[in-house]
Amino acid sequence: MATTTTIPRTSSSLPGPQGLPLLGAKAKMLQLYLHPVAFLQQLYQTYGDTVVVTKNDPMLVFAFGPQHNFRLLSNPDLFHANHENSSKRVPPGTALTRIWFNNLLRMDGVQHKQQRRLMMPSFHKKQIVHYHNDMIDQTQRLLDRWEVGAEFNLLREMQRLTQAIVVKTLFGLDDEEKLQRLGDQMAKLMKIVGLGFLMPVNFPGSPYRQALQIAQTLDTEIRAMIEQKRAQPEATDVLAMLIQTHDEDGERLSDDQLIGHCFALYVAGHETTANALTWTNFLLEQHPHILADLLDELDAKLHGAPPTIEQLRELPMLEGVVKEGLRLFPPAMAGLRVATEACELGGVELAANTSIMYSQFITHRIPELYEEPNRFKPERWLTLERSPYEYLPFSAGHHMCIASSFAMQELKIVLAMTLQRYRLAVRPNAKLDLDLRMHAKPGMPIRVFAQDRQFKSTPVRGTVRDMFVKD
Ligand code: HEM
Repeated sequence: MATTTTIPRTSSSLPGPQGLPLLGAKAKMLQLYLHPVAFLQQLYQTYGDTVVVTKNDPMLVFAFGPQHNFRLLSNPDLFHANHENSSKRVPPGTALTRIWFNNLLRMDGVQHKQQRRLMMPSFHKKQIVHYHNDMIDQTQRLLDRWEVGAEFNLLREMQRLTQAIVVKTLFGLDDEEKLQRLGDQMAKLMKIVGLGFLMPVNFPGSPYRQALQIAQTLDTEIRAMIEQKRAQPEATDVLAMLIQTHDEDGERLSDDQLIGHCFALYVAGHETTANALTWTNFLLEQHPHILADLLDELDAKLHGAPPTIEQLRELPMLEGVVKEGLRLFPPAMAGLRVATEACELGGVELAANTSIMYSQFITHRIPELYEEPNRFKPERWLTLERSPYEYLPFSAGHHMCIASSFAMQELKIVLAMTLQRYRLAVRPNAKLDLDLRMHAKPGMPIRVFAQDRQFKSTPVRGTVRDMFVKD
């Protein structure tokens, strides 16, 4: 691992691709967008653990490795998760603003702390037991739809499933049609909102107008559900829990806050999980002996049935497979923090408002932390222990994923049920790349077989080949 010096460095000796013409920095950011893995690796290998990508207004720095992760993620007053003016471009008072900015990911400081404390009970280990049956039911529905011999994009199927799970556990809806409609509306809003914020012009057909309309519909629907749930004290879904929760002073979440949090849970909760399921299934397909061992464990314990809550704790191989999948293909490959005042990091002087990127992907492949870092070795987790700053698929510190236990439960249930019933084979010679959001590009083409244990790994092409070493 690269080392840091304790003498603050001035701009003439900054470690990074400085000295390029102005466009050079922008070109670098484009590279991050187009070839995220190669770009992060090249920065780390060339410049070490502190890399200055742009040095002027605003400064952008990449900070790699557990020491930097610790400093960035355990000092929430010095390093915020958001730029102060990130919501200023959007006109206030619309349903879109209420839905988009009322959530933990957009908050810092006292407000974040207070809201997070109110949300924590809904994701406590004791509470997520209530979501277990929903996860099983939705998975069963999906697996019943699959036909042996069919070919499809596994990423798309996993997105459908995780969307259904998150909407069902959030709102507890029995009306399947409404569940699907709500999920689709949220997905559509996600798709166009970026363009809408880029050009907030309200004319017929513009992305901004569409985003306003969808946000208004969602606002109305969720507000109506909040009213209904207030009359159902026995409900155990996430929204019902969030409505009931209050702190020691009797402070509760307002309706606007409830709506914002629901939408953020949807956004944060399904793409990440879908990517993790897609890549873990892929890694298992590429490592037949590991898949065989995992199936032995599942068969011995579950005999073809979905896992109970107790059984989920007694499947060490499944736990190792999930953790190792999240290590090699972390659904959030990098995260951002912003310095609230001038400070020093890794020997570099940072100006106030500097953006700093840390990376789960790079940390998870440091050889001093992980022997043979590019190998898929689930068994390492039988004995290996790592600190929250050395293994951080869910990030660490104040903004750490509030639903990490929920996600782990979901990943294990879906994998256990899928693998016992089906064998998934990747299309031979498929070209697989991945983007900054860790999506399999252009998708994960697979063929479904009944689980016949005829495991063999399929040759694939694309940049994914550089992501791991096969035996
Ligand atoms: C494999 C699945 C998941 C991964 C890898 C993941 C990863 C993360 C990461 C890295 C963060 C921190 C972001 C930051 O520091 O800026 C985060 C935050 C968050 N995640 Fe997850 N997540 C997953 C699943 C979920 C699910 C299923 C939900 C909800 C049902 C969820 C809800 C949230 C929320 C609300 C936050 C914001 C926490 C805060 O800012 O205090 N996540 N997640």
